[in-house]
Amino acid sequence: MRVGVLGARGKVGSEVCRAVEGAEDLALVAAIDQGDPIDALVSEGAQVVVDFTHPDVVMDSLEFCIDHGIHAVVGTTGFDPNRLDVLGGWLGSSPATGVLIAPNFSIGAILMMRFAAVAAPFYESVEIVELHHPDKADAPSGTARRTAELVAAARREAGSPPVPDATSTSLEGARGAVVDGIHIHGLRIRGLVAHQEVVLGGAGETLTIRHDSLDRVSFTPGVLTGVRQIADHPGLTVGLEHFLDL
Ligand SMILES: NC(=O)C1=CN([C@@H]2O[C@H](COP(=O)(O)OP(=O)(O)OC[C@H]3O[C@@H](n4cnc5c(N)ncnc54)[C@H](OP(=O)(O)O)[C@@H]3O)[C@@H](O)[C@H]2O)C=CC1
Ligand SMILES: O=C(O)C1=N[C@H](C(=O)O)C[C@H](O)C1
Repeated sequence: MRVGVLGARGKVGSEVCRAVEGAEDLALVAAIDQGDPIDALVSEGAQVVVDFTHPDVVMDSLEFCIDHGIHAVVGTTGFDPNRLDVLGGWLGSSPATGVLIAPNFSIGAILMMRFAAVAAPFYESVEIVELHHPDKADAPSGTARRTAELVAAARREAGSPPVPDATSTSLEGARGAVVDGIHIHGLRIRGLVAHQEVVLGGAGETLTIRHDSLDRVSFTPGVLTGVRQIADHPGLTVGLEHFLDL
């Protein structure tokens, strides 16, 4: 499989390049970063592209890849329902092409999201705290947004009432951002990589589900799983869990 990487000199992209180069069944044919021509993906015959760039540029890159029938495995964040709709439209004109949008590629984070969704209907309260390095562009994190969506969906399905909150006066931001009725709080701390807690509470007890990515190598096995499977999953997939036996 011939692989191109966008964001190849970035914190995660550089780890992905190392992982692709270390895999016997994969060849790194284009390592592209800011200022490099994206056409190299075509001239070097990339079959799959991995994107770890920036929310501001990822849509243009994906339009190029889909137009050229190159499958994409995307870690870059910033995907709201509107962007996913646009991608779905582009993929409609290139039905054999696959795009995987994965808010988090680490297996621990995927399990954390699943565990949170399982637990959420059993508790009155649930809130999310995401903690990241201060160079991160987006808040809340893509993982936190996705966790909130999954938790909210699980509660809706179970007929759970809205989470309780008597706050009637507050400074703006004091209760965090709200996604699908779930509060998300973001910390940006030098020294951290990527961390999240889902805090649930009911009568006389709390449950905290925490995941820590201590090193960006935590993302690369999931990225390689995506690269190896994306050609068999045409269309749009959101979440690596759909490629795992979960
Ligand atoms: N899904 C997941 O599991 C994970 C997702 N992420 C997400 O991935 C993204 C990147 O994170 P991270 O590696 O920490 O960020 P970095 O800033 O370290 O890396 C991004 C790289 O992309 C480059 N870049 C910017 N624009 C382009 C472009 N048009 N074409 C090619 N390269 C470009 C940047 O160059 P320059 O610095 O010069 O702008 C930089 O080298 C973020 O959205 C982050 O949230 C991160 C970790 C895990
Ligand atoms: O920017 C990061 O670092 C990360 N971004 C992703 C996110 O926004 O969820 C994944 C992980 O949290 C690291």
